[in-house]
Amino acid sequence: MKTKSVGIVKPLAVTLSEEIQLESGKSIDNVTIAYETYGKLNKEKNNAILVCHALTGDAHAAGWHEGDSKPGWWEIIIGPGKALDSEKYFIICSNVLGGCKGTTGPASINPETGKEYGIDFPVITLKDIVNVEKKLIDLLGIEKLLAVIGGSMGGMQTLQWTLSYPEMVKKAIPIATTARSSPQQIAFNEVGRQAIIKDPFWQNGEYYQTDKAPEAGLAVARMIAHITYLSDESMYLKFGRDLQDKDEVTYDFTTDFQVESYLHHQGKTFVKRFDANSYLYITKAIDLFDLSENGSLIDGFKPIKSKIEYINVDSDWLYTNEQAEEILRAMQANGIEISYSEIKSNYGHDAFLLEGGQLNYLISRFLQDNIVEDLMNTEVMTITEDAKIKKAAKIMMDHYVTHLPVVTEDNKLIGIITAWDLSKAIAQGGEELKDVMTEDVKFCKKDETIRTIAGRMKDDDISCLPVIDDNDELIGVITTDLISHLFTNTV
Ligand SMILES: CC(=O)SCCNC(=O)CCNC(=O)[C@H](O)C(C)(C)COP(=O)(O)OP(=O)(O)OC[C@H]1O[C@@H](n2cnc3c(N)ncnc32)[C@H](O)[C@@H]1OP(=O)(O)O
Ligand SMILES: N[C@@H](CCO)C(=O)O
Repeated sequence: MKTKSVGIVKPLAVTLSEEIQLESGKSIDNVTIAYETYGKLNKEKNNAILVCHALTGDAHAAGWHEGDSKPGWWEIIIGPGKALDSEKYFIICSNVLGGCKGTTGPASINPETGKEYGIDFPVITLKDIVNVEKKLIDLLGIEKLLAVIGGSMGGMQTLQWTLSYPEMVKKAIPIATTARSSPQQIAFNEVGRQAIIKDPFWQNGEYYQTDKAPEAGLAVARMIAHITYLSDESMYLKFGRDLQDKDEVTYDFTTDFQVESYLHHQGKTFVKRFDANSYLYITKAIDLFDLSENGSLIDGFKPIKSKIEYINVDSDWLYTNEQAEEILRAMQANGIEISYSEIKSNYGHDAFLLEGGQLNYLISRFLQDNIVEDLMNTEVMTITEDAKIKKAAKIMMDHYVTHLPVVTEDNKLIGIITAWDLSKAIAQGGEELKDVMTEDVKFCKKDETIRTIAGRMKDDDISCLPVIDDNDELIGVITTDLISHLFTNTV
């Protein structure tokens, strides 16, 4: 299928009528949320996907604003025919609390003073950011999100969603992220903050009414951060040790190397689009991010109910493979259904903004991954263990089934009988069902993915799995026939 863009999109905004209570104990009133949506919310309201942006992103994730020269920041995966297919899903992206792209932040007017908040803006956390996003989702009339997805700080919000609102998130896709900021990550952010704070134009955050802003400090903050978003290899490939606009070094402090010029460019363009105070607040929120419970991620992850596709980038040295593995282990220890994929890229951390092919493949595979409940047959013929083999054979013939789950009077699964068991029994002259039924019956749960159970069925060489609920009661069956229909219908 040819992929397209969502086209021209309109920025939207809503102002909350209620005060937001923050993790710090403070509160904030009159919060405006800037957001965009792509696609349509369906009648059942079960196709909504929330996209969470990274540190310096915004609500404009896809499509074009009138007069734009560049599309939204995740155009590579959002749009008709892409992983976040706007013809199937209703996609929402909002600017974070504390941001500077339409949602209330330090540059907004403090209703109490009539002046910009500056550093009177309260310190916020990722939990606060997610609570504000939840208000938007409520206002849109959505009770359950099909998925939450995001890279970097967007991945932190994604993980926070699965903990703050476990019942509301069916699937979660955290990418190139962490469950708690490491000392090294905090250290890089602190260098950036100090560059801003030490800029004489910062003036304790009160620069909005002056004609100067701490641009030099913010540019240095971006330069140091940007280094962490790339890999050493990508820097070699982009610049090597090539000189910028000169044939030989000049033994002074003008720009010698291309990489220096590139970083200056990144710093210079960044200050045109970002507010220094927002940078302080959002990096602080990232530093405070820690989903562990008394240091244990296993304890911290206990409330999670979502299915997770965790995507890591092999060359990301900011959010490392070790952190990803720690998350994976802690989720597995909690029995959370998690699949783990690694993007192969030399881009480094920012690969989550660039590797369209791999992202589209991994995300669409996960979103389309049906669960047993989507496919199982709930009108199941069953038999009790005191029945005779003849009765089982008659049920199988009349209803064209080859497997009969054996249940107790109160519908608890205790075995299974197959057409093969019956032929054996008849050949051996047996009459009692309990003599031939399989008691060590394999089963599955309704929220397991088809991918997982198909693997188990192949390994165990079985073609029918009874589906049971948490009380061991039979609620359906899933068969290889039903699964193969899935593939013939989607190809
Ligand atoms: C996540 C979100 O939510 S949105 C926020 C994400 N967006 C950003 O972070 C924007 C800034 N970041 C970037 O540009 C990131 O590197 C990416 C990942 C988005 C883009 O990566 P790439 O496509 O590989 O671009 P690259 O890093 O090579 O930068 C290209 C820019 O550097 C400039 N450049 C390249 N070499 C040099 C040089 N020697 N001297 C000066 N400038 C240079 C290019 O002219 C280009 O400028 P432009 O962006 O103003 O057009
Ligand atoms: N380059 C992205 C990723 C940061 O993690 C940004 O600036 O938001």
